[in-house]
Amino acid sequence: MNAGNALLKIKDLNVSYGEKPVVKLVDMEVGKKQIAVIVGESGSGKSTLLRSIIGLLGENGTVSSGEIMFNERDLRSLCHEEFRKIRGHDISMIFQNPECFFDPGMRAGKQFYEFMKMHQDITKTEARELAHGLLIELKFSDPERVLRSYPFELSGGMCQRLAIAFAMANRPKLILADEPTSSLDVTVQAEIINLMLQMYHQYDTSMLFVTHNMAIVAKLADMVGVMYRGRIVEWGTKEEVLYGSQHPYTQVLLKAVPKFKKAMAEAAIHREGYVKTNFKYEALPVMENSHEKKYFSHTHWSLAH
Ligand SMILES: Nc1ncnc2c1ncn2[C@@H]1O[C@H](COP(=O)(O)OP(=O)(O)OP(=O)(O)O)[C@@H](O)[C@H]1O
Repeated sequence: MNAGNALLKIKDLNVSYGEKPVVKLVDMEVGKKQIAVIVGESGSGKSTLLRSIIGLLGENGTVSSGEIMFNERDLRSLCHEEFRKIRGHDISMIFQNPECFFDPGMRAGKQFYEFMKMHQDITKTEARELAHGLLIELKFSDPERVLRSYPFELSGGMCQRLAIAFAMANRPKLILADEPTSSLDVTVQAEIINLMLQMYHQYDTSMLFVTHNMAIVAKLADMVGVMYRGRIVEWGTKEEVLYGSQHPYTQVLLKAVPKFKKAMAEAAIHREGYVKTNFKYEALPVMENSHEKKYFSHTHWSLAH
């Protein structure tokens, strides 16, 4: 990849919790208008890598060394206030459990207004109109009812769609998504992925996804990183990593995917087809096998058979 085209460029990144190193010497890039997907076993440091980018490591987490360059700015050099301005504006994050993102005691519409106020001078009416438009784009049939609701009155899938609306509201340059579908019912997962892909096409937002779901890799990824014990052991285009993998862990990973080539071919058609024909990715059957369970604690498969 042309270095000049990198939106996010991470170099020699080391992250620890207390004394325990969790992310080790990670190098990676996400280009402009690119979707990068990171896969890897549970506990390999994927979420920690995402959280270190957006400065949400928690009290005992520290970036001990390395560079995190975003739009040619070193995120490590930002003070708390500068980071607050970037978070939710230039970089948004979508979490595994959307419920955690929201204040349970505040209606969705008010939360949206409070969120927008952190980043721009906006009236309640303007925020309401913006939220309404986004919820229509995100296929809510009754946006006003959603905006009047408390988060607990919405289903998991609705909460995640609402979280996507918040994430997209400021037209961020980069979305970080930490297993955004794994807590959702399998019938809703495909819908969420489709909506994220729609947002990507509509707003040219780069995305960095963490997932256990290889169907998501097949469908979304331009670039794939395989993480193993804190290190990115393989990094390249989807085709390079999936068809020309070098690292034994990646090969084990792919052996657990007997129908991967078919899924890849279909996903390519789906991704292209989305733009041309507004193709809808159907809810697909879940396949789980013993290999997969061995290497991933909570893997879901939703491949076309
Ligand atoms: N706040 C924390 N304090 C201490 N250790 C932590 C903390 N968060 C995560 N860890 C540990 O860091 C390691 C990496 O965790 P992380 O959540 O980044 O992995 P992951 O690859 O995202 O896993 P999963 O796929 O299960 O979500 C694990 O050993 C985990 O127990």
